[in-house]
Amino acid sequence: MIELEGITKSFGSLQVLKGIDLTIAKGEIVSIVGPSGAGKTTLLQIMGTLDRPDSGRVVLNGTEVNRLNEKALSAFRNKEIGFVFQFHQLLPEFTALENVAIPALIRGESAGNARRKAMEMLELMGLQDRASHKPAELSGGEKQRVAVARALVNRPSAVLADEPSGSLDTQNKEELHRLFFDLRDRLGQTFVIVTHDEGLASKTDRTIHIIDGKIKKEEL
Ligand SMILES: Nc1ncnc2c1ncn2[C@@H]1O[C@H](COP(=O)(O)OP(=O)(O)OP(=O)(O)O)[C@@H](O)[C@H]1O
Repeated sequence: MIELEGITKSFGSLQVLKGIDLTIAKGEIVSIVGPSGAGKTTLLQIMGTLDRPDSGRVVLNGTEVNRLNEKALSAFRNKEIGFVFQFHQLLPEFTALENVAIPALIRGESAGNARRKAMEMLELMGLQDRASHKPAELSGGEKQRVAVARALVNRPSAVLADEPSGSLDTQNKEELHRLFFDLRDRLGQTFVIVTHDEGLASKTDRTIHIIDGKIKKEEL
């Protein structure tokens, strides 16, 4: 599903990633942890094709992404990868339903189909009653669940989440974490989650520790 081979990345003279090899299977929930500045976000952005490595290979769902040109890459990204960020990044002037429908519209779905799929996703999140609300009229937890619905609307191969519960209180945080596992059980959805939350990391199938630009080897 996700294969990274020999990924390196520097910003100026700072080498952030020093050779990352990682394979993630379909339906796996993997957490990425490590100290601040370790390169977790950089790794997630490279995995999600938002940034390019200096060297190494990224293969997503059988496609070697380095080979795609910019146009093909953005279509590929819109279809194959869903993103959830710490701050929901919903568009304030659009309703919850419209926000969720946007990736489907970008993909070329008709307006009717995009709305229908968006509504299905909102129902899956238990948010059907909030479909016509704008982000300012939603609670923090609801906004983050709308962001998850938006990430899922094109049924991507993987959802990549960067500190998804970092701005939520304990109750909303736990609800969001439960939702990830529920979506994996119901849809077979793959998740890669960068987190500082030890509770979440301990529940995931696998925890990847990034230390000094490399994956820390698990003690046997
Ligand atoms: N676009 C950029 N230009 C220059 N330096 C960058 C850039 N992006 C990240 N960095 C640097 O690379 C290092 C790794 O950043 P990254 O955001 O990947 O860390 P992180 O492990 O996600 O940290 P945190 O837990 O604090 O979010 C940091 O030292 C950061 O300042």
